[in-house]
Parts: sequence; structure tokens; C-alpha cells
Amino acid sequence: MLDLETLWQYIRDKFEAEFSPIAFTTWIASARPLQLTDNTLVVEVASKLHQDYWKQNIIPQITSLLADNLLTKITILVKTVDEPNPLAEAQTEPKVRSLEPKLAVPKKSTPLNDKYTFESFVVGKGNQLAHAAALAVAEEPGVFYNPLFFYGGVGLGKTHLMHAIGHQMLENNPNARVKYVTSESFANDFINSIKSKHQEEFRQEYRNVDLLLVDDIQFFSDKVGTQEEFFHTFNALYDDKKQIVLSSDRLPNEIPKLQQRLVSRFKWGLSVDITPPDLETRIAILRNKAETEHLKVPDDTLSYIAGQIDSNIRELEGALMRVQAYAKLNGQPVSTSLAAEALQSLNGAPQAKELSIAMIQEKVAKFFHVTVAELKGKKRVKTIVIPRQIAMYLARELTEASLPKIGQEFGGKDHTTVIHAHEKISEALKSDEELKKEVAKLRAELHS
Ligand SMILES: Nc1ncnc2c1ncn2[C@@H]1O[C@H](COP(=O)(O)OP(=O)(O)OP(=O)(O)O)[C@@H](O)[C@H]1O
Repeated sequence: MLDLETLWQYIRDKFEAEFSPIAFTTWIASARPLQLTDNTLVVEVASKLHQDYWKQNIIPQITSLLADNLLTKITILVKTVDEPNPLAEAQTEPKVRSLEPKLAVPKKSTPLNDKYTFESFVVGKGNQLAHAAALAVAEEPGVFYNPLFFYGGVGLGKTHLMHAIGHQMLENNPNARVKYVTSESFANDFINSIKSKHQEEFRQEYRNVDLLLVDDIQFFSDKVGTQEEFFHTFNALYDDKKQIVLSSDRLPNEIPKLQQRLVSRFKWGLSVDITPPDLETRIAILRNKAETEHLKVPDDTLSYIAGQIDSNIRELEGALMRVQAYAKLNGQPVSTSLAAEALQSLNGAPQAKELSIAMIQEKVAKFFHVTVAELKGKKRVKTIVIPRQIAMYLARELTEASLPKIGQEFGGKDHTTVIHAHEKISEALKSDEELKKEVAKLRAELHS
């Protein structure tokens, strides 16, 4: 149930308190957590010496510390930078699905993550189109959108959707050949194939597939040889009507130094963006996550966490797991106040004064006896319009959020609506004593 980041932070905190600063820096701070799977933690250390020290001194301490506090037995494997990840090696084979069985070039493709399916993907406004396109491609590969190109900010579900396409296609056709790689793995495989003179095998591996998923292709920028090879891979697959799915943090024409002919090919199919989820979607994602992880989290706590992190789903999920770990360590049930504490202490920065739009909406709704949904809705009756404008005004005044972001959080309204609301309330505040009192009261409540 713990995630790697939380566990590592916990270990670091404990040892920082216990070790001398130099010992802490030498043994703990210099180590790197690599993976946490099925209660086995893999840690990478700088040298054989570090490894020996870890085995003799640190591992026993951590194991007993964690067993006492988390009531879970964590096995720790420690590798040097030069050794392969023991867990990755042990696990790669059975999890790789439907890849060419016998290849002269060692397989390096990342297997599909079992958790990234359509079933576990929450659809909201920001990803609706991407989700639909993904499903269409999975059902009818090579027919509708080829290539399908996802673009959008970090941690918004691009990788998740790509894996989901792979899973779905395999479910429909267990013999389908599905290959998922990051652009970096593609580049590494290509370079290694040249070094080891296995270029033909490389081509076989990448061109004999029914679905090729290449993630984060912004990292192709600057890699001239790799782009050249990918161009040929692309053409071979495309001509064969095989499905290609690509992702990037930006549009093809915005990727620096990406060859024009690739840019134009990437535009042949469909490019869909994924934008940050609104509050409802964030809550739904958290609820989903809590359910799959069998966590008991009250609704208001889910809303609170969703209000804290609004642009990166990976961080959103991390926050939930942090809260859970914190509750466990303290032997308390998860509640909103505990969540506030957990996120504050683990982030190391006080967050009490950082207001979110969601918090403002909740406060204003309560104050004026309307619902948050009404604030976000379109009803033009005065009893709702005024609170809505006040909430927008406060969001503008009290948060760092941009105008479009505020508009988005108010049911996807245009940024000009936010400007209008802000102007209207600012103007009214000059003469309307009643409104002045109300806004002052709200401000005070929000800061208490
Ligand atoms: N709509 C969603 N429903 C459920 N989980 C989601 C959704 N979107 C993203 N996630 C989860 O958020 C995390 C980050 O998503 P993912 O890795 O797919 O993002 P990404 O856009 O590929 O990010 P990056 O740009 O860093 O590669 C994953 O754990 C994923 O399962």
C-alpha cells in the first residue's frame, strides 16, 4: 500500500534524526530508491563498500524499524550502480505480454503495467476525448486514427491510456503483438543494435508488431540518428496499416529539432490533448484509487486532498498514499485534519495558508446557503450569481491560479467571465457596505 516515495521519505526522516549528519549523508542521502514491488524495496548505492555497509548495518535497522511501525515486513535488496536491478530482472519475463518470443536482441521493452487499464481510468472533461480516441484505436487498430498522438502536461494519464490501449487490444486479440516503449528505450535499443551489429533484429522487433506505443517522444529532439530510424519504423508500420500511438508533453511541431517529415507524419492521424482534471474528476480519481487500494477515506477528506493538488495526478495519488501512510504510522483513522497534517509535515512546508479554489467555493457556498454545484453551474438567478461572482473574486484575490484555471474550476467558464466577476465585485465593494462586510467575513474565515 505504501508507495516508493513515501516509504523512502519515511526511512530518510528516521535516519536523519538518528544518524550523525555525515553518516546520514554518506549512507542514506547518497542512496537511491529504485523500486518497491510486493513489499520488496530495491535501493541503489554508490559502490560495493556502500553495499556491504548497507547489508551489515542499515538493512537490519530499516527492516526492524518498518516492521515495528508499519506492521509490514519489507525486504530490502541493495544493488550497486553497476549491477542490474534484481527485481526488474526477476519480474520482466512473466509480465511481458505478447512480445516476439525469440529475439537475438535482448528484450528491453517496458511491459504493460497491469494497473493501467481502461477500467481504472476515470474519465473527466480534460481527458474525455483522449479516452474515446484511445478506445477507438484499441477496438479498431490501424483504422481510425493513425498515428494517435497524445499530448499534455506531466502526470495527466498519457502513459496510462497507452497501456490501456495495449491491454484492450490484447484482450480482443490475445495474439496481437503489442510493443510499448519510451522514446529513450527506443533510442537505446537502436544504438545498442548498431553497436552489437544486430540492426536487422532491431528492425524485426519494431516492425513486426500490430501496435507500437512510443511514450514521451519529446526526447527524440536532438537525436538525429534515432529520428531517422524511427522515420523508417513509422513508415513500415503505417504502410502495413499497423497502429502507432505516440505521446509527448507538447504538440509535434513544438518539439525542438524534430525533423519536419516526422512532424508532418505525426499529424496524419489525430492529436488529442489531455488537460488537468477539474475538482470532481480529481475526487473521482482519488475515490477510485482508495477503493482499489482498499483504503477507507471519508468523502470530505478526498475533497480536501483533491483541493490541495490540482495539476498532476501522479502527485494527487502520492498525496493520498502519504495520508494513508501517515495515518498508519500514527495509528489513527484517516480524517481531513489528519490529511492536512500529513501533507504539511511530509511536504516540509506549511500549507495552511495556501488556499485552493475548491476551499473558497466550499466556504462561499456554505456562507450563502447555495451548493458548490450551483456556484459552478449556469443558473442566472441573483441568489446564485452574486455568490458565484464573489467566489470568483476571492479565487482571483487569494490564490495564484490563472484566469483560465479559475474559469475551468467554475464549471469550465471562459476567463472573461472571471474578469467580469472580479471587476463587478471590486466595483461594488466601493459602495456596498453589506457586501464589504460579507467579503471581509469570508476572507477572515478562509484565513482562520
Ligand atoms: N484519468 C485517470 N484515472 C485514473 N488514474 C489516472 C488518470 N490519469 C492519470 N492517472 C494516474 O496518474 C498517474 C500518472 O499518469 P501517467 O503516468 O499516465 O501520466 P503521463 O501523462 O504519462 O505523465 P508523464 O508526462 O510524466 O509521462 C498514474 O498512476 C495513472 O494511473
